[in-house]
Amino acid sequence: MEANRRHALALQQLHRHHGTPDGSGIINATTNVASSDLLTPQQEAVLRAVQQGCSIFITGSAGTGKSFLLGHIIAALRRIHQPDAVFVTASTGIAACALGGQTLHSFAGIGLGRGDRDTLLRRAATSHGAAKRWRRAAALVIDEISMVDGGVFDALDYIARALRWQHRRWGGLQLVVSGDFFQLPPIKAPDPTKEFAFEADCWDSSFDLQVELTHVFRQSDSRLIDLLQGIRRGEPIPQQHLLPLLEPCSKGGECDRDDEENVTRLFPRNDDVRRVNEERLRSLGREVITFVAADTGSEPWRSQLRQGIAPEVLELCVGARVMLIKNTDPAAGLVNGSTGVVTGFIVEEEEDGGGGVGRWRLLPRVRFERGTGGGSVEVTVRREKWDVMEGEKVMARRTQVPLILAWALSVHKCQGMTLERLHTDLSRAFGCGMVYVALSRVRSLDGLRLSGGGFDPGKVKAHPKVVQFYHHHLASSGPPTPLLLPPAGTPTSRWP
Ligand SMILES: Nc1ncnc2c1ncn2[C@@H]1O[C@H](COP(=O)(O)OP(=O)(O)OP(=O)(O)O)[C@@H](O)[C@H]1O
Repeated sequence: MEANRRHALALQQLHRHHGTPDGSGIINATTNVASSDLLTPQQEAVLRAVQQGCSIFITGSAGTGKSFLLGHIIAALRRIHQPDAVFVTASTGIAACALGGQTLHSFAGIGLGRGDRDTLLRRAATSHGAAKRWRRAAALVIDEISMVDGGVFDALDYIARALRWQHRRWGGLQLVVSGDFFQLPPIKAPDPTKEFAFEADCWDSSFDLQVELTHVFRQSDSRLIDLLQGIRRGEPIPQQHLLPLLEPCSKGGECDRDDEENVTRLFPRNDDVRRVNEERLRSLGREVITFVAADTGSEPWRSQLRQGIAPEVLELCVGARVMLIKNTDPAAGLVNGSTGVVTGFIVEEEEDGGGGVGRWRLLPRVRFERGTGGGSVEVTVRREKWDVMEGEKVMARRTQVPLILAWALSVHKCQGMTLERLHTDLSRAFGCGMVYVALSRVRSLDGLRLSGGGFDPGKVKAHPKVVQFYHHHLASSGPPTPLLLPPAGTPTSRWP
């Protein structure tokens, strides 16, 4: 009851701030819109708010349809603004790919996002494409916000104001941000007081409304949903609840080869990901072609190249499952995170960059599945460059074929995915949110296989600041019914 009352109050608040398109002054959460009748009333209300120009933060546990709703929101934003003024981004390449967008860092032109806000502003301002994007943008969508730290979030607001010559929040951009802070945190936040985006100085003022979606779509078994909710909040789980559910997933012999072929392997640590991918490559029994990165520059910058995503040595063969690690052709849907299979190799003369005769190189042909729109496309994957910059100067550069093997993935790469079948070993899980992200990918326990000793409740962790953040917003009692939350900075007395 309490939650429903707050929902109604929040909708009234929304109406007071933004009016309604038909002038009736009524925003009805249950109104049906022909183009979006698959949405729940709560998702529908959020879409309406966006259509009215609100900047919104959408949160909710894994599988509550945040990305699904973003798909509807993006379509709506493209009808409201010029389609090329709506920029769709996510903190990871795979999540960006699923939405047909690009990574937030590549949109913003901030490289790896290291440095203070003026350094990042200079980087964005001197990257011709980025400055143009910032000025052209009318709306910016950011998915998987949990992996963006507060320092970067503040810097982006600063860059938006500076490059768009407008002092208003985000330089007047309409902002739609989505994510669940109980999922993976940023990899390394330089400022411990701004570990999470919600700790950014500009967080409260960035949104008209913050919304929590509460209906879980990905799973239908209520016992599994309850278990995942407990794991999400890092609560101790009684063994009598856990064992009957997860024990069957840990049993059973090795899957046969045909079965394994179609199951994504997930690991917390990259060395396990590498080991499994190498084993799978060798098991194909085909000739392996090695691509060695060409690195230039001096230390200490050169060693930073090794921390980047592009591998120093890339081994491929026909049949290898691969993932693209650069936006090579966004218009054709070939973006960071696209997955495919190597179909062959061709010899091609590569330009030397100065108009002269280049070298002959062997390059892979890959058939990529297309995330949006379906179908597949076969292309030659040419070498790309990764730079370590100091200001505007390139200090070191790696040139490599922009692919990695993708039979096994890290938990970090899979955030945002829905997987029908998953084989994971969480014995080496670390940090907050990792067990939750891995387990919440599957639709049902039938699709889950746990190896490495089964499930260890000791690995379940939620960050106290995140618990606090959600507690602050959901402080009042009452069941988790559909709820629209007021802006974080709104005095609680206005939201009884
Ligand atoms: N209104 C809806 N009707 C039917 N299915 C829905 C609806 N909303 C979401 N779904 C489905 O639920 C599943 C999970 O949705 P989605 O991936 O958008 O969740 P999410 O909240 O983004 O999850 P995560 O936090 O793990 O990224 C998807 O298969 C999606 O198609």
